[in-house]
Amino acid sequence: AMLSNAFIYRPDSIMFDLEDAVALREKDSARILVFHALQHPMYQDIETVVRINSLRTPFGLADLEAVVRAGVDVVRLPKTDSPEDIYELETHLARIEKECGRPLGSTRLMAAIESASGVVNAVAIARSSKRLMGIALAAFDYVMDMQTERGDGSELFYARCAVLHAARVAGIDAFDVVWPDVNDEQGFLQEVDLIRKLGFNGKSLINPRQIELLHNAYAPTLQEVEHAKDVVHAAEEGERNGLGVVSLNGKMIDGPIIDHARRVLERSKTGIRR
Ligand SMILES: CC(C)(COP(=O)(O)OP(=O)(O)OC[C@H]1O[C@@H](n2cnc3c(N)ncnc32)[C@H](O)[C@@H]1OP(=O)(O)O)[C@@H](O)C(=O)NCCC(=O)NCCSC(=O)C[C@@](O)(CC(=O)O)C(=O)O
Ligand SMILES: [Mg+2]
Repeated sequence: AMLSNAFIYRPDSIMFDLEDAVALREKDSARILVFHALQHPMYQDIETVVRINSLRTPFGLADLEAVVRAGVDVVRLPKTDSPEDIYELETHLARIEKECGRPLGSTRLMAAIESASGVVNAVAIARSSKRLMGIALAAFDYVMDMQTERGDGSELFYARCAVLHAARVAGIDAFDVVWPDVNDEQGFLQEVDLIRKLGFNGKSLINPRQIELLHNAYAPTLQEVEHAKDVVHAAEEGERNGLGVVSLNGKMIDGPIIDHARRVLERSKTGIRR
C-alpha cells in the first residue's frame, strides 16, 4: 500500500527501501515489487531513490542489477565506510548501464554514512565519484558502532559536522538522519531547526506526516523575505553609487550577506513559513 500511495504526499523524492526495512525472507519479493514500481507511470515525474543492500551482502548486486534496469534515478548505498565501497559500486554500475542501454553515468548515487569509519572517511567518500549527488548520515547504525545510543543529538554532533563539511568540500548535498518517533512532532521540529541552522540540505523522512513539517521549517519567514528584499535593494543602490559595502539600518551589507539574501528570496519561491 505504501508503495502505491507514496507519490500522493508530494515529497521531494521517494526512497524505496530494500535494506533494513525488509525482512531477510522478503528480500527477493521486495526487489521485484520495487522493480515494477519504478517503471510505473506514476513514478516517472518524481525523483526515485532506492536504498539497496550493501554489496557485502548476498542481495546487494541483485538489487543494483534490478533497480538500474528499471530506471531508478538515485541509488542509496547504505553503510558506506570508504571510497572503495563507491568505486566497487561504480564498476558494477557502468557495466549494467552499458548492458541495458542507459547513458553511462546517468544513475546517480547517495552514500549513507553509518559508522565511525564512514565519518572519518567522509571527505574521501564525498569526493569519490561524479555520480554522487549527496551524502547522508544514518544515526541508528552509527550510534551502535560508537557504542552509544540516540539521545539529545550531542551523540551525533561530530558526525553531523563531518558529513556536512565533506559534502561542502565536494560540492554535493548533505542529508540528515531519520527522526524515528512519528508522533513526536515537537522533537522532530527541534531536530529540524538544528540541522537547518547547521546547513543540511534536508533530511531522510520515514512518514508522510513529516513532509509538510519539514518543508515548512525550511521555508523562510515573511520577515526574512522582507529583510532579504531590503538587503538586495540596498546592495543594488550601493552598486549604482560604486560602493562595495553599504549599511542597512546600521548593519554592514557586503558580498556574503547579499548572496544569503538572494538565497532566501530563491527559497521563498517554493513557499513562506506559516
Ligand atoms: C514509522 C511507521 C511504522 C509509522 O506507521 P504508522 O502506521 O503509525 O503511520 P501513519 O502515519 O498512521 O500512516 C498514515 C498513512 O501513511 C502511510 N505511510 C506511512 N508511512 C509511509 C511511508 N514511509 N511511505 C509511504 N506511505 C506511508 C500509511 O500506509 C498510511 O496510509 P493509509 O493507510 O492509506 O492512510 C511507518 O511510517 C513506516 O513504516 N515508515 C517507514 C520506515 C522506514 O522507512 N524504515 C527504514 C528507514 S530508517 C532505518 O533503516 C535506520 C537507518 O538505517 C536510517 C538510514 O539509513 O537513514 C539508520 O541506521 O539510522
Ligand atoms: Mg542503517
